[in-house]
Amino acid sequence: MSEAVISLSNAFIYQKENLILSDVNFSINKGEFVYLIGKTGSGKSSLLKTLYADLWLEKGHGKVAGFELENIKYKEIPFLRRKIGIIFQDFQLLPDRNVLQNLRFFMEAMGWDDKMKIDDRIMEVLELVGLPDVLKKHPHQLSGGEQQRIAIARALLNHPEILLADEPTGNLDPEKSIEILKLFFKINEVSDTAVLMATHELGLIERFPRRTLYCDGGIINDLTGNS
Ligand SMILES: Nc1ncnc2c1ncn2[C@@H]1O[C@H](COP(=O)(O)OP(=O)(O)OP(=O)(O)O)[C@@H](O)[C@H]1O
Repeated sequence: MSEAVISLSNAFIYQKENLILSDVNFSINKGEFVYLIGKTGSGKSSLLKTLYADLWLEKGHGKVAGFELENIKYKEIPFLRRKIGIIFQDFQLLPDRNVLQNLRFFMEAMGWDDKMKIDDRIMEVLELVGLPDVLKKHPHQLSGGEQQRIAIARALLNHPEILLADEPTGNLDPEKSIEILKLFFKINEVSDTAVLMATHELGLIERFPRRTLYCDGGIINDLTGNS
């Protein structure tokens, strides 16, 4: 039986008092890959923020990695985030630390305290993203595509059930965008991590079709008909 790692039912998503998305209903199963598309300002980021509890779910029901969004307590939010890897357009690496320090810092913040396990896991994720040799480099010494691979490696450190990616290829040229998308497909396959990826790049979706959610006019439609 398929197991939902994200489900929203009758959910209403607000930015302050402004209603952004109405009556949202969909679920995403363990190991699924799903695109989230829609014009600028249509609510893609607001939806993702709701899923990682950066926006409060004001109305309706939501469940992510076992946490009920409408009932989540403030002190539980870090535990929800440990089950989700979040990736942004602008990488968000710490500029004054090298790759190893960036990844160690993140793991320590997540509560890992065994130095050997930390470094073993760092090497595993760097292998997975194809960059095992950049430990000593600072972000500014890496290309945009490489920085995004490090950000993806960071998102994977804690063995997340779900990756949420908000325009992860938005700062990359078309060739690098395809490489990053293929990396998401690989992660999705090898680790059975569900991926929800917001993107503007319809060309990518045409070339690599997958289930697609479409934000438009304040609602979300599942273009593939699964919900
Ligand atoms: N912090 C905020 N406070 C108030 N309104 C906001 C805030 N962030 C976004 N909005 C509004 O919410 C709506 C949806 O924005 P959102 O960023 O979710 O769209 P998006 O589809 O992700 O857009 P883009 O593709 O440009 O990132 C927009 O009208 C935006 O102006």
